[in-house]
Order: sequence, then C-alpha cells, then structure tokens
Amino acid sequence: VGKGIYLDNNATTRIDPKVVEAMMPYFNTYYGNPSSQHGFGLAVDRAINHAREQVADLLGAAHPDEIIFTSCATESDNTAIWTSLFTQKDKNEIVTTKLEHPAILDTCSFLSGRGVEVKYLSANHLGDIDPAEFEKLLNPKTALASIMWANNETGNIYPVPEMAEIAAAHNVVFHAAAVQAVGKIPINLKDTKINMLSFSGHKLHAPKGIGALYVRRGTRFIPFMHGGHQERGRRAGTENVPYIVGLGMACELAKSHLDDLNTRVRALRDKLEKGIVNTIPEVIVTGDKTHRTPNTLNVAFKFVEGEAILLMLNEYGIAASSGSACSSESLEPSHVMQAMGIPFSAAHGTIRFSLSRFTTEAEIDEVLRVLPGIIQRLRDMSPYWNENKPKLINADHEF
Ligand SMILES: Cc1ncc(COP(=O)(O)O)c(CNc2co[nH]c2=O)c1O
Repeated sequence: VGKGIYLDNNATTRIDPKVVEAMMPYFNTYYGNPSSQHGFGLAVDRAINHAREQVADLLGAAHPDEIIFTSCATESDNTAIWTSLFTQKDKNEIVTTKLEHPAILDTCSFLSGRGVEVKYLSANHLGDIDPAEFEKLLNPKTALASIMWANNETGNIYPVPEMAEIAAAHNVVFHAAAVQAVGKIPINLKDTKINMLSFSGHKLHAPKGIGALYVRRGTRFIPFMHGGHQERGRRAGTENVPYIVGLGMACELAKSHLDDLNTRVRALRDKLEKGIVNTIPEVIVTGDKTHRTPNTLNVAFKFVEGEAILLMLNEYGIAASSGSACSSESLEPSHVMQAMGIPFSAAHGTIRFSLSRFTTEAEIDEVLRVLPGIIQRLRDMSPYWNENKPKLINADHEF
C-alpha cells in the first residue's frame, strides 16, 4: 500500500518533503497561539503572515491581507457563496456551470430550495463554456457568478479572466473555483477583475485540510465562520499553524516548479496520451485538448467499465481515477461527462490520469506497457464489445 505509480494527483497529492520540513518546528517548538501577545505567540503570528505572503505571491494578489486561510476549498467555496448572498440582500441569483465540483453544485442545490435561483451554463462536446451565454444569464439580481478555472476531471481551462471582466461590467461579484488551476497555470489576480478565488493545499503538495480564499480588497464580506477575531475577523477559529506554514511553502515551491510542470510534465502527459491513442482502438480523449491543464488526461475506453480498468491498474500498482467514481457512489457516468454529451458506452469507461512534478518517464512507460493488455482482456469479456467490434474497428465514425 502506498507504493507504486501514483497518477491521481487531481484527487490529492503527496506532501513535498520540503513542506514537511517547514511544518515540523510548528508542532512542538513554535506551538504558541498566534493571538497570544507573548513571545510564543508572536513568533507564530510572524510565520502565518510569511505564509500569507507566499500564497499571495503565487496568486499574484496585490495584498497579502487578501488571503484568508480556511480548512479546504470546500469551505472557501461555501464562504464565497454565503458572503455574496448575505452582503447583497437585494440579489438572490447565482450563475455557475454544470461542470462544477460538488462543493459548488451541492451548495447551490441546497440554496435553490431556499429562495435562491441558480442558473447553469451548459457545455459543448469538448466541455467548453461560452462567455456570450454567460453574459446573457447576468442581471441586476445576480449576487454571484462562480466559475471553475480548471475542471478536475478533464483538465479543461475556462476563460475565467475574460468572464470576470464581463461580470464586473454588469456589477456582479465573481468567484473563481481554482482548485485545479492554482500551481498548474500562471495566475495574476491583481490584473483581473476576480473578486474571490478558492483553492486547496492538498492539490499542490501541501497537507489535506488546509486551503485559502482570496478576497479582493473592496469586496464586501461577511464571515461564514463566526466566534473569533482570527484572519482579521473574517474566519473565526484558532489557526492551524503548521498547515498554514506548509501551505505557504507549497505555494512557493509550486511557483518555482510552474515551468517544469508546463514543459517536462506536460510532455509526459502527451506521451501517455499518444501512447494510448496509438495502441488501443476505440478510445476518446475527452475535453479540450488545447485549453487544459498540463498534468491531466481523461480517456474514455469504449465498451469497458472504468471501475474494472482501475481495479486491474491497481493490480499493477498504478493509481488513477474514474470520473464515474469521484463524482458519485453509483456507477453513473460523471456529471461532467453527461454535461459534455459523451455517449453512455464511452462515458462509463473514462479514466482520469493526473500527473505531478514527481511523475517520471519510467512510470509513464510502465502504464503504456500494461494498459493495452488490460483493455483487451476486459473487452474480450465484454459481450457489448464482441457484438460491436466488427462495425467499430472498420467504421470511420465520430462518437
Ligand atoms: C474544482 C474542485 N473544487 C473543490 C474540490 C474540493 O476540495 P477539498 O475541499 O480540498 O476536498 C475539488 C477536489 N477534487 C477532487 C477530489 O477528489 N477527486 C477530485 O477531483 C475540486 O477539484
């Protein structure tokens, strides 16, 4: 357990050893409460503010005090939605997309039964959304536009800065759900009209259970968590100091590795993609191949179950994920694949490979060595494949 080839980094990542090293002193040497005015507390408060600067630097925020530490992206997402409604009592509409993570979708559906009207942007077959359609959904009742910067299943990158400009022109508060973008693509918030941005530490080699919410200066804000003066009165609760220090270090490291991720790691992802397409028939690379994060590859293997592929990959010590699993317990295709209109016969067999800076070429070569045999074995057992393969192999067809 815990050994092998890890290609599920969009789900979570290993903590960088340099992050662990930075965190250690704050467990049993510098353990004061940051709010305490004695030496133990002041030293810790300085460490938190240094981490704030490191996070602000990765995000290109104008001011470190625009960063609020939270427990995770889910808390940050909920806070963004909560504050947009409570600070604008005359507005009760939210505009988002059908492609969002459940942290947004489930929160929106919870609210839609309680006086909030939610409007959803649809996606085309590449999983792209249309800024012109977005603009049509905005109106004086729109309290928030919340759009993900990159999709966790396909890696699609959305035109968030452009959409934030449109929202600002309509006096609409804009939130970017950026969990899968931070640390993977360049972000320079001060040059955008983005009001709030959420992300999680455990997607960029910080521990699980720490995240942040960026709130641009001048954006009206009401806390989601009450009962303390921490985070300048914007997020109550004694700070998780070691994890905040770890998040800061992870952001500093992510910035220094951004080029490597967008060159070497992207090339490894492309090698995996080409290898699969060239050796395995009847596959669909889902999503927008020109606008996607450098580490993500989502492939639909027709006529086989994604879960079965994962189980057999796991037999070889290879960890990946299937869209049908990470979005629901059932074997339903993910809401993302459904929103893209991927046919059922393919959507069931999607596998998401998500690389990181720790991924090696030897690992990609090993996946390419074993995967064709896995798919062939599963197809040999599939009545559906055996009924259709003559038509499929010879057909020149679009999915
Ligand atoms: C876009 C997006 N938003 C929010 C979250 C929630 O982050 P958390 O609050 O730190 O848990 C995730 C996690 N995405 C995934 C978690 O597992 N597989 C995934 O794709 C995500 O990808």
